[in-house]
Amino acid sequence: MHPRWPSLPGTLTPFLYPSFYSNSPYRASRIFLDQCARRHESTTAELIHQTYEEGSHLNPHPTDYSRPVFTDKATLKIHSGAGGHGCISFLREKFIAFGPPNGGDGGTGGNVWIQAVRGETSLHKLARRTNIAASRGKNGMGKARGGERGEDVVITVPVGTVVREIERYDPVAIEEERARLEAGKQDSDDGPGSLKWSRDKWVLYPALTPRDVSRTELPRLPKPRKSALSMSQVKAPISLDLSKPMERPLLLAAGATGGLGNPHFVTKTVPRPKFATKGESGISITLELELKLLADVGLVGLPNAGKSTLLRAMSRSRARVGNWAFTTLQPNIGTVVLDDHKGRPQTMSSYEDGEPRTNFTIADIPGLVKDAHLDKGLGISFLRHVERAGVLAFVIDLSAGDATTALKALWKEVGEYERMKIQEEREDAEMDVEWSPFQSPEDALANRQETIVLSSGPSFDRPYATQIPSIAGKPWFVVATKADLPNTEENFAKLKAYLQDVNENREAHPSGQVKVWEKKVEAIPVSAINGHGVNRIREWTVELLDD
Ligand SMILES: Nc1nc2c(ncn2[C@@H]2O[C@H](COP(=O)(O)OP(=O)(O)OP(=O)(O)O)[C@@H](O)[C@H]2O)c(=O)[nH]1
Ligand SMILES: [Mg+2]
Repeated sequence: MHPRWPSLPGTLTPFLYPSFYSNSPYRASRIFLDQCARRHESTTAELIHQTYEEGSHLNPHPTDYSRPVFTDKATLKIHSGAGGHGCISFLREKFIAFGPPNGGDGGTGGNVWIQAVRGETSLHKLARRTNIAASRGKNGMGKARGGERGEDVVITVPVGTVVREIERYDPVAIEEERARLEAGKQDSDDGPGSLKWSRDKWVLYPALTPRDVSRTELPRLPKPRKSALSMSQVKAPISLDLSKPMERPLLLAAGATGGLGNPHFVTKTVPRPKFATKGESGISITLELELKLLADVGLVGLPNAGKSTLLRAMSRSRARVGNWAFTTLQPNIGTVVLDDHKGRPQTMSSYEDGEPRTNFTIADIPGLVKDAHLDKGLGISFLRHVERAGVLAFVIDLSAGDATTALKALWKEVGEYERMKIQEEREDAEMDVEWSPFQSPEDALANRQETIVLSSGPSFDRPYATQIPSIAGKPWFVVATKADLPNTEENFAKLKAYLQDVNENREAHPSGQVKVWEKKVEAIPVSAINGHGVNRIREWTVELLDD
């Protein structure tokens, strides 16, 4: 196996263009790497133009890759468990030949829950399953023993999954609706007992003869019941945006209640009822899951810029690398491990909730082409992934023309996409409209605009509603790759100068937007194919993620 960071001497050093190297603007979080870097500094100058090994982990043959298992969409049908049937049974003891009824109630069916967890990175496991069903409650038994509850199912999804409901079949809700309508028609021919003949809802005593069956007077069917848990079910239609890891799962479909045992139907005239009710049927919901947040870092770049090679250099990924555009057609996710695989951290880092970060993920996505926001190339499907990555790394090939122009072109596509997306979401989402009319005639005369504030997104009622993301507000930096190639230094110098201007507000932000991330933007020169400079990306990313 190839080492994660190839052990060429000097690989841990900032060496490519040492004069451009600047120190971190934030706190210094590196411990171990810096020391190594210093140790190797003296040997670096000669190693700048290291030739790379053919067929190595970083310069593989195009046929040497693993097929990505990543899936970002899945359609699922979930079924909550049906209730168990009620039991028909009678007490029988010595000297009590015809005892009172003692059939137990049926058990409640299993529930279906959903939980977003850290550690999952793809929906591929769910995409293989079309149906997910919780188990049925057990039937009630004699001696007044209730049936056992059905087993629950928890669907675990990666953080960043969006869940939408497509279709729902809820028999109890349909039954309730029907009962409500029938109650309206008071003078109907059937009278109040109309429901009593729905024989399929009853369990009859097995020893009854067909004659007995036809003679049995069934009482009015009890009202359909919902399990107590159904109160905490997510409101229909389901629309969730699970953008944070959840401590507890969320209830999607509560199990149906069990049937009633025969003691429930004892009356003066029928002291020994030979019938019980069946359990309710469970709910079936068809859901569409879509994973938007792929990774902590999204690699944004033109085709053939060297994104997949960079991913290979930073993780153990085996993404396909080839010297042509659109080598990558599906996203690849790589995990960058931040400890030495023995639990000892190499870089101190933690999530917002204080939990130590042991790794972060990078998404290598297909190359971006002009007019991608109009769905050209792999267009929208690509941009959807950019939308939610925590940090954006713009990968720019220093050997392919002016780096500043390439950076601006990338930002333009991303910015256009965002504008389009916000427009669409505005139209779709349920809006809260806040309108403040003119306060005084002077206001009206001065023709000051009346303010209308539109907001969608999470509210108290819908805490998991979709949020409108802002791409320009994300932390970003530039990875200037292929720095090992000759005559790239000048290109890098120009890029660096441009970013300096952006940092000092002499140039507009390349996205063309106003509300942008305002911290210092760094350009990091790397030679991914040699593994040079990639540690710097790692440190920089961790700082941005922690910030
Ligand atoms: N000299 C040099 N070549 C590189 C470097 N990084 C990548 N390459 C080469 O550039 C070519 C494209 O690399 P990929 O990693 O496949 O590029 P990509 O951005 O993933 O391309 P698409 O998936 O097609 O968008 C390959 O032939 C790599 O060997 C580098 O740092 N230096
Ligand atoms: Mg690629």
